[in-house]
Amino acid sequence: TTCRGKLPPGPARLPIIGNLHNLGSQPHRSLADLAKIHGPLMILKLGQVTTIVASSPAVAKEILQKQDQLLSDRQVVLAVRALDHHQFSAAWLPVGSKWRNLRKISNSHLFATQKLDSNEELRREKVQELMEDVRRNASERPGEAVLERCVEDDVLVGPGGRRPEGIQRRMTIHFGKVFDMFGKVIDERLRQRESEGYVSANDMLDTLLDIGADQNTREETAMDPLCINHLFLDLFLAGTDTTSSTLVWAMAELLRNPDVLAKAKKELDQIVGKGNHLRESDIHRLPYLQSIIKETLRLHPAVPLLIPRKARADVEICGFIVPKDAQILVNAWAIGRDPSTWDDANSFVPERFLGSEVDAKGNYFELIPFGAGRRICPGLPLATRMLHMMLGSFVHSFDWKLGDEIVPEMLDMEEKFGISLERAKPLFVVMTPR
Ligand code: HEM
Repeated sequence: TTCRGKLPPGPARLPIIGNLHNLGSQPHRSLADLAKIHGPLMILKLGQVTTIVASSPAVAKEILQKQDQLLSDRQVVLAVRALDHHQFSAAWLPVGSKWRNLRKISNSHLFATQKLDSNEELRREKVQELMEDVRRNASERPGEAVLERCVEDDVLVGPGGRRPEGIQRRMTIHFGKVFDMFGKVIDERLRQRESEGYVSANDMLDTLLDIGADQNTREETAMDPLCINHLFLDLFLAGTDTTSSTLVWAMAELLRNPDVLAKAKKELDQIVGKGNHLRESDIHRLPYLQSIIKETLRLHPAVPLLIPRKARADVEICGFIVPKDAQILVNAWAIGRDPSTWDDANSFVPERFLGSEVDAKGNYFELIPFGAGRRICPGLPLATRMLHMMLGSFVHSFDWKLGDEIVPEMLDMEEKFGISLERAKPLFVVMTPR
């Protein structure tokens, strides 16, 4: 073609800062807008860093699958380098033996189906503890947040500032600080060990073994302590905010779409049964709950631009050259909202996934919240189980009500771009045991 050998198109640049001024506080949105003008493969200069941005399923597939041999290293940002993280971390190491070893441990010892099945009970216990906590709080300790709010806006406060009847039995959870299950399990285990002295790298590996691996792992992997330390940190960092912010987005969407919430509740009543606890083995019989999680990941991918990659050499993509050492961003957020792929792209419609074969596991490039290819999120199997269990259990165990924004249509859905894509405003939910 005529464009063979050319660099991709992109917006005009300013001296020194290049296109940094184009990004703003919501880079995933700004880049999606730029892609509407310049196309699904564009080039920018972010300060000194040549950056390629992919914004369509076809281009994402080229980068993450077809040409992944040369495009799977990471662009190491300065903050990571300063912490020496790039030498040890599964997320920042280039593709090579160290990285491969860490991935092998994750895939075969921590997140393999059989391993996850074998410690399902541990997670179920944790989810039940969480439900019990909320239930107990609902009856013993009135939610402080809801009371504060009530006093503030004077809606639910009776004459003389007295609390109206019934408020005692409700509980508000400040989901901005949501208790993420994975984090909670690790935290608890480590605290037990800490009380016995200090936490060593081997303690950390033991902790990982407790939650996901079997006893042979240490011998089989023969990891050095520094590596173990980093793997642990990596998983903790990568797994907590992402999972909890996804859960919060799912809850916000259900509160905004009461019909969807009602349908999910009905499905759980039919399949799991009132009064029974949800189990991971139930998930495959809950297609509507699954669709809700997919729809949440489509509209609110926790890592909207994936983790930046770096070109090992010049690579031709769709007739353009991606130059060696360029940073590569894949805009999973833009891809999830692209109207040429999705009908009514900005609406939360889980029904679109019923009877569809599309999953979020890196097989369908129109839905890649976990990335795809060799650097796909290794925590995907754990994250999916936890999301279904937590969301499903909350729906099954409680009736929900918005704590402050009274009408669902008024619920603020503004995003805050950061380590993970979070809600800008915390979500306040009033939970009443069913
Ligand atoms: C909803 C939850 C989660 C989302 C949306 C998510 C998303 C992602 C994404 C987009 C990437 C980059 C993939 C790429 O470059 O193609 C990634 C990498 C990674 N994730 Fe997750 N993640 C989640 C949960 C977890 C959990 C629970 C863990 C571990 C317990 C985890 C561990 C990691 C690690 C270690 C990497 C780096 C992999 C590598 O570079 O080889 N993530 N994740």
